[in-house]
Amino acid sequence: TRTTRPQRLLKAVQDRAIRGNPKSVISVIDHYCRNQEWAMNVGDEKGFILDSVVSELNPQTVLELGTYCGYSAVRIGRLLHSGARLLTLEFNPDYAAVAREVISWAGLENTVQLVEGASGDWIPRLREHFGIHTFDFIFLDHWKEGYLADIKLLEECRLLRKGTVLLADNVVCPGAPDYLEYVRKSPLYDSRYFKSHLEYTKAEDGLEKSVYLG
Ligand SMILES: Cc1ccc(Cc2cc(O)c(O)c(C(=O)NC/C=C/[C@H]3O[C@@H](n4cnc5c(N)ncnc54)[C@H](O)[C@@H]3O)c2)cc1
Ligand SMILES: [Mg+2]
Repeated sequence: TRTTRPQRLLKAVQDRAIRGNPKSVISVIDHYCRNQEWAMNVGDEKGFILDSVVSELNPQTVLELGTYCGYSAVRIGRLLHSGARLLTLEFNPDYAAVAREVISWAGLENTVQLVEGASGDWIPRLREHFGIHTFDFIFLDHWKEGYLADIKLLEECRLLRKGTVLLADNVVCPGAPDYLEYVRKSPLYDSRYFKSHLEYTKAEDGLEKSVYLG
């Protein structure tokens, strides 16, 4: 049977990237998706904005919603200092299997932990299961209609603290209008839009950075 898009992306990583070198895993995926087969990774242009937010914050505890092939988990994980941890949630077992391989090929298996399952099921259990108190940084890149429910769930579960930064991909394309309205109107957040482009294309897209004021 035919391979899947994520499996073909993984093969490109295994064939072309240097093992243990996150930078080469990232550049191989970007080159492959730009020149051979598009995939919904945050990509190099929005990835540069993601890098600057993470580097400035230097977070110890990070949550990612929607691992897909692990591109942004590698992008974030490579910037974390020793002792810092990224938990990434992915409910599609096929994508999770590919992402584990990509994360391992980048040599980040001790920094990035992939948890298989739905954000709605796992968010209420992160404290008791992983001993997480609050998150410093959260990257939202899963189904866009799930962004709003999950930020509210994170509030309810008290997993945000004064200064927690949430960064949401695709707030223009495909778009997350209800999420945008919420973070921009709520007095709980200081929100700002970073204009960019949909990965590997000329279409407009952007990231919304929201700081929880607690
Ligand atoms: C019309 C149109 C189509 C596509 C695009 C292009 C485009 C560009 C982009 O950067 C995009 O991020 C997307 C996009 O749709 N992303 C959805 C990404 C989901 C991943 O997350 C997983 N997941 C989804 N819900 C959950 C959940 N609750 N708990 C755990 N994992 C979840 C899935 O299993 C996938 O691994 C699309 C632009 C416009
Ligand atoms: Mg995205």
